[in-house]
Amino acid sequence: MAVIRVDIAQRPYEVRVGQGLLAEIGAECRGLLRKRAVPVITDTNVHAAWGDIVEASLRAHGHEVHWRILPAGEQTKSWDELAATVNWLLALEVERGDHILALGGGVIGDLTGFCAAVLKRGCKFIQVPTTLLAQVDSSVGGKTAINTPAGKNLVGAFHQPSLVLADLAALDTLPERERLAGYAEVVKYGLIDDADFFAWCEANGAAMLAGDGALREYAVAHSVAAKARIVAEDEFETTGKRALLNLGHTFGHALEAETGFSSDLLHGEGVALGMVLAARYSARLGHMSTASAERVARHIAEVGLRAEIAELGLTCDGAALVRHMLHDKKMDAGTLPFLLMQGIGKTYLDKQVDLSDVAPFLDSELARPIK
Ligand SMILES: NC(=O)c1ccc[n+]([C@@H]2O[C@H](COP(=O)([O-])OP(=O)(O)OC[C@H]3O[C@@H](n4cnc5c(N)ncnc54)[C@H](O)[C@@H]3O)[C@@H](O)[C@H]2O)c1
Ligand SMILES: O=C(O)C(=O)C[C@@H](O)[C@H](O)[C@H](O)COP(=O)(O)O
Ligand SMILES: [Zn+2]
Repeated sequence: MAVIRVDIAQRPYEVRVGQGLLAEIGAECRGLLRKRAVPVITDTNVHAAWGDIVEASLRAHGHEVHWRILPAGEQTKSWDELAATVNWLLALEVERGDHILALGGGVIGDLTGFCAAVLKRGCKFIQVPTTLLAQVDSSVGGKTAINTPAGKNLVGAFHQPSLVLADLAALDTLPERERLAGYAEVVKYGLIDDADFFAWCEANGAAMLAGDGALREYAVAHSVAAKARIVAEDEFETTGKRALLNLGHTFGHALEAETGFSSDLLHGEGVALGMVLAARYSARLGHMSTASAERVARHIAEVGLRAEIAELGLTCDGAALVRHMLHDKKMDAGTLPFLLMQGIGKTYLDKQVDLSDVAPFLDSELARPIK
């Protein structure tokens, strides 16, 4: 098992990455669960695949489980589910010192974390991520949120978990499309500041996705360590350091909004496309070579992710995508700082981007022939 510490000032915590943690969840949570009854929030798919195993382990350690099983999918990160889930937790008389378990992907983690942040002005929670995306990214760092009709993650809070338990065995039941979507956030760490890791992804990404256990553990632990380092430096995204984790997200969130947060485009798929766009836009501005930008696109495509926005079949133009971007949380006094690249592993926050130049760039990408 790999153990990575997230060294934030107030309350450092561990991310444990290993095989079989779900079957041992009762033991892994020892000392944190104060009451016999434990609220576990999950979704229908995760409950079907892992509910019995989790419940058996918690029971073996003297706990009964109160399940809240939500619909699977992005639509669950909503005001309605937030309100209903908070009311459910209140009815269970959850106290500030109690832990809620978030068993699932980023949707369950983001929603549960936000419930924990607002319940009685903050109670505790444990992230038990079951998707690749949640293991390498969303379960770590304390960003919690719901979506609103105006856009992605627009209502939320920074609220750190007490513990993260990432069971690599959970990835065995994850559909291939979801594994691929999560892989986009793995590649992101290479592109941000670790060219060697990007090269590792090129060499090993396909085998890791196909199920090689040692490669999986390396990819997850390396990604978590990268995220933990950045979060420890800039927990609340105030210095610009944490914003690096948003590489590909300004484009990606706009594409998610344009596709109605539907299953037509998963978050990770949007990030993959967004990183290709960020690379190509960096090349267009002359900050990065076209060869390097196309190296990014090639790797995204060769693992099986879409690398061309033309593949989405959108009917909108670039200006419509830019309008979504105006809701980006990085907006500052009317300007939108952009994550751009000076090369692979050299991402930086550019405050000089002229949004009126982004729309025609996107128009040309929307019209780019699909190979
Ligand atoms: N808080 C953060 O820092 C952060 C970071 C990245 C992404 N996110 C958010 O995370 C969300 C995406 O998360 P996601 O990709 O995990 O999606 P998700 O939570 O929707 O899970 C993907 C799908 O896989 C199913 N599933 C999950 N685990 C499974 C398993 N082990 N076996 C079988 N099926 C399983 C789910 O039911 C769902 O259908 C987005 O809302 C995104 O905004 C947040
Ligand atoms: O942890 C972060 O910081 C991230 O930006 C990670 C992203 O992968 C994640 O999708 C995050 O939720 C996006 O943040 P947002 O602030 O743009 O909503
Ligand atoms: Zn993301």
